[in-house]
Amino acid sequence: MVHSNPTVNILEVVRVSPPPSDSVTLPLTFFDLGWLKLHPVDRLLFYRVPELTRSVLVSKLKSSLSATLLHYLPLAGRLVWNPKDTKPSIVYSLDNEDAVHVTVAESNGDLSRLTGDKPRTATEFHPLVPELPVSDESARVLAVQITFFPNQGFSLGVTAHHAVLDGKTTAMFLKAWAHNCKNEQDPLPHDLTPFIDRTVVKDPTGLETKLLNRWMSASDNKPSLKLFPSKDIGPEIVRVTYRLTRENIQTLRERVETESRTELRLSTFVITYAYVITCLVKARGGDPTRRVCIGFASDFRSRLNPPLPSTYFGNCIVGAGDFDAEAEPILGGEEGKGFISAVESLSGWVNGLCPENIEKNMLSPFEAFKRMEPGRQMISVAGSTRLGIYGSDFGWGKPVKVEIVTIDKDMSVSLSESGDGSGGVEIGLCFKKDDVGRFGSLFSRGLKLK
Ligand SMILES: CC(C)(COP(=O)(O)OP(=O)(O)OC[C@H]1O[C@@H](n2cnc3c(N)ncnc32)[C@H](O)[C@@H]1OP(=O)(O)O)[C@@H](O)C(=O)NCCC(=O)NCCSC(=O)CC(=O)O
Repeated sequence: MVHSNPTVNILEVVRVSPPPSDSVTLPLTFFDLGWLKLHPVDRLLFYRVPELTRSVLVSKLKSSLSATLLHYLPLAGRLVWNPKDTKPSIVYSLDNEDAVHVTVAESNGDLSRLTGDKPRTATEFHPLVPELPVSDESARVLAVQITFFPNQGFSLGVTAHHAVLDGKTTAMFLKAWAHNCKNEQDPLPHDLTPFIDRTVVKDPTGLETKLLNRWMSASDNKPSLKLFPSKDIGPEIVRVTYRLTRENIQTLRERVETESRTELRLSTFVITYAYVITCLVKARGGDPTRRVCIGFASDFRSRLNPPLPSTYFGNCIVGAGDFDAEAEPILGGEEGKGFISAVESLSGWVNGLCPENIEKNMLSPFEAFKRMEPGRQMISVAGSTRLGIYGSDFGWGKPVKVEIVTIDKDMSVSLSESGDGSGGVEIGLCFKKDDVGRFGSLFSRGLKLK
């Protein structure tokens, strides 16, 4: 089935609320505040279930969502920043009729093509994810879209406010929802039950106030939840999936072990991200003295002292990397050496993650983004190689494909463990159509080097 102009028809927007429960107010922590004005993260999970009917799909997803929200009450609420309050809070209240807005839609698009790896027009994915309304004083926390593809399956679009959910919290929520949909009466397992308590996050240096001051000065000293404006995505931008198999990763790892004299952290994440960085920097080419901004988020739940529970609800991520990395060591020298250099940098950044650097890492973007020249190459990561999103089985099998739609807004790299459980990694990238070939040939050539 091929449609040249697939359409997505919105059939209804329904409000799904948890069973009646007490109100919840959760103040944001400094971990959340770091992401206050960044765009939400839009994820799409595609499922192939040709025999499924729309009514069964929608009714099962709605009832299991309601049951799951009982454990994840803040997700049914709103982020609120009253001008009289020093900081925003997440508020869920029965009186406000808070609920998750669920858009139900139908598409005549071709699920196989959308879930393929080849270049697909980035804007084709936008009608499959819902928007989150945001004003100065209030923002929705989570929105969901169920899009039915008749005789093919469905997609689940999830838009998550970044000041409320990090990758770990979103993954945990999706797996909890899937568990409730698949197993109906079974209690939620401990590892999917969120730990909702903000008192465990300590702020000995007043980082929260420092972040609030910076956000206030970015909005004329008025409290505002408005997000940074997002870039418009034109029809020339395409989305492509690349893959590294477990064997590819092992070959790359062995190459580093042979060529580098230093003890390095050669995890799947370091090898994969270093490889992608190398191909991106080489594909861009240009002046070797240029600087590149390279970043990634790290989960601090287990890095704090004492650690937070692995099920802690909210953000517990901190950015790391280098705003001013030199392109030269990656671009220059013998073929293959650029990759070794990227591994050395990344390995150092990951090994250097520690609680003492949280404040520096969270405050430095404010100054760095002011001083960087326009057009600097920016490389960052969305998702990660261990979130296990492919484990979200709602009773109709695992997703056939997962995409992070919002990588087209900031040209970040989405990473995920491969859906087939084989130990490989899926890499999502968005490019101008004309740049796909250059990146693709660097990506495949680097894997053949001896
Ligand atoms: C900083 C890191 C990326 C660095 O990754 P590394 O892989 O080097 O480090 P690591 O400690 O996770 O794992 C290193 C090695 O330890 C072992 N190891 C660690 N954890 C394991 C586990 N749970 N099960 C099995 N093995 C494990 C593995 O051998 C692994 O190598 P091997 O891998 O070879 O087996 C990571 O520590 C981290 O914080 N990941 C989470 C990042 C995150 O939450 N991102 C989402 C940001 S929010 C976002 O972007 C928005 C959104 O997603 O919604």
